Amino acid sequence: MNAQLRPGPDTGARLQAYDWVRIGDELDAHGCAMLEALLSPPECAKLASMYADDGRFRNRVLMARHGFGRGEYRYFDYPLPELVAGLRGAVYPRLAPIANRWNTSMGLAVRYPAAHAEFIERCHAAGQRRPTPLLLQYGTGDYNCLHQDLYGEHVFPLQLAILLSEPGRDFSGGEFVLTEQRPRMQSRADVVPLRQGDAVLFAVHQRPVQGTRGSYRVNMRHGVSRVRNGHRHTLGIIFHDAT
Ligand SMILES: O=C(O)CCC(=O)C(=O)O
Ligand SMILES: [Fe+2]
Repeated sequence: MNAQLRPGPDTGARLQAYDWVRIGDELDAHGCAMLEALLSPPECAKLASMYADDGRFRNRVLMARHGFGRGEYRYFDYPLPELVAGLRGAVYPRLAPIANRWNTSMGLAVRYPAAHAEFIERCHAAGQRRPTPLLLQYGTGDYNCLHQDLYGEHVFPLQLAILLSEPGRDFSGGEFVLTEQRPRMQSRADVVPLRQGDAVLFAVHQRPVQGTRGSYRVNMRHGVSRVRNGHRHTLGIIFHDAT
């Protein structure tokens, strides 16, 4: 396996502690599922402190310049930090069967291989070679507009975000928001009550919903409400690479 993608020592074991049947059911029902306490407070602090380490990133995006909101983020460069690479490689195989099931329901022909390294080879062969795991940093007044993290033809339909700061202590406001747009219906919002170290798995773009006459596709977006006070950091793990 590519050294950049090798799972870290304990990421696989850590994921075993979660009930993946429940997670699959929640993803099917709501398009999102929480993994509480995926990272410890020291791991969160260490990841958040990496934000200032220029050598680890391939770029820096000031969200206001692009109309994405207010705040900033940086995409990691390869090789990813061990914990980030470990999570990306270990979470993916849990999600690939769900992604395949979703595509079957939505009538989409794409199927995802069992191992992340194989999916990344597909991305790289199509010119999507730039890593997409990112750190986001928000201060007072910052927010992240509703969006979808699509970076090319190849899209893995689920992604992971981990809150690295503690609400109530480090910041207030700044809720993780998901919206769902069903055909011919008004949009619905969901707020995920993350604490420091909690992760949320969610649909990147579309997900199937079972209706009375078969399943239909709904369009999902995610974002962050305005940070009322303080500082908030997030780690985002997207499974496809970017052009
Ligand atoms: O800061 C957040 O919670 C949202 C992060 C995000 O947009 C992402 O991980 O793709
Ligand atoms: Fe995002």
